[in-house]
Amino acid sequence: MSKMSKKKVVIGMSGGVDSSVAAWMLKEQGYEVVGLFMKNWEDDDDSEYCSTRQDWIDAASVADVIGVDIEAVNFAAEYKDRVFADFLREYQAGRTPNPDVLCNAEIKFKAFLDHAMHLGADLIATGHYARVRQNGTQFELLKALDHTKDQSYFLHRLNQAQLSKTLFPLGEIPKTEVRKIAEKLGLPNAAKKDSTGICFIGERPFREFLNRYLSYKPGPMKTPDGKVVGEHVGLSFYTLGQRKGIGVGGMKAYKNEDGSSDAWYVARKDIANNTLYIVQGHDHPWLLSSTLRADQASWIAGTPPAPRALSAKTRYRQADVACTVTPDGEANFSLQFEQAQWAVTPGQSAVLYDGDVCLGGGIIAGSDFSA
Ligand SMILES: Nc1ncnc2c1ncn2[C@@H]1O[C@H](COP(=O)(O)OP(=O)(O)OP(=O)(O)O)[C@@H](O)[C@H]1O
Repeated sequence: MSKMSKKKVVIGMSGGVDSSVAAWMLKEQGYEVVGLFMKNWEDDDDSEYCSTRQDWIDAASVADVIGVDIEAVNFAAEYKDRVFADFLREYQAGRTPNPDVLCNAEIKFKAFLDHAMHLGADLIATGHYARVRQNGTQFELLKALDHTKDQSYFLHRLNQAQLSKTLFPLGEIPKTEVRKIAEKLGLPNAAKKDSTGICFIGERPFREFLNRYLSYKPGPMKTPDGKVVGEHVGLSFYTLGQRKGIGVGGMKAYKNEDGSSDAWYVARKDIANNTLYIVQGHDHPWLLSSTLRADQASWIAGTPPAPRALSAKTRYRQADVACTVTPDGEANFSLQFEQAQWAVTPGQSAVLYDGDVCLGGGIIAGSDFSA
């Protein structure tokens, strides 16, 4: 690329290894690179759990080492309005949302994209593991080549306008290689741990955090035969498939022949009757669904796929499973699985794939037990 035609890319630099190496790669490829660090959460009295300050220091020192400009921007108000408010509404309604999905659609690829365009960017970039491919006039979202790190699940709500402006420099290289590059370059964060979990919760105790924001109403905890076996503290505080923290430790459990007993799992929330159902045994039929319904669908191509055999993930870090999709208008669809799926959880995303191509997805509204 000649100096005259250098394209300007604004890359989200989080202070983590991935976006640091991605920024370096773009510079190597001849782009004019500017880093942008976002602050999406105002520190509260729990600053012990908040790594924002350190992350900014890391991002700024990496920018210095690789020789790119960096600036910071505060999207805490946008995050609270567009992501956190929805997160609380979903929990209050008894579902288990995935705020990282909404954060991508509303903050990283909307507020951030708008801001980058104001800075004169031609393109934006992040350190996500995914790929964008142009196919005629269409932009496709593909899984990363390193399937073990693929993050397309979280990016499935991106649209054509967003994808047409986006670069994912790490889409074709394995994570192990990214760490090696960081070490070779002597980046100050080369050994930094990967971030885990929901960004604004970080390492803090989850139930305590939710407690501050949600009203909750205790109610009965029952087994499928309708027997009351305890009391739950509020439906919002449980998720389907949850095993720990149900509080039935002392309860008489059905014993196996060898005297052992199977663990208890949260299997169903009856919102109307404020009742939590728990079952014994990982493979209890109440934990298995052969169909699901999803709403708030978002399609990468802009329109729903024709009814057909595809594959899907109903949670991140799950192998793709064979299914048939049946769209119902633009915003709803149902999936029929070839094999029943475990703990299909309302609020999580159901994301559809045709091989490596991510077609989009929706929010799981409900599922049907296989038995
Ligand atoms: N605070 C932030 N400021 C700017 N960009 C961010 C920020 N947080 C995340 N991003 C961008 O979103 C990408 C994916 O975020 P995620 O939280 O999944 O990071 P990650 O896989 O741990 O990557 P990294 O090692 O870069 O933190 C990052 O690589 C980065 O480009």
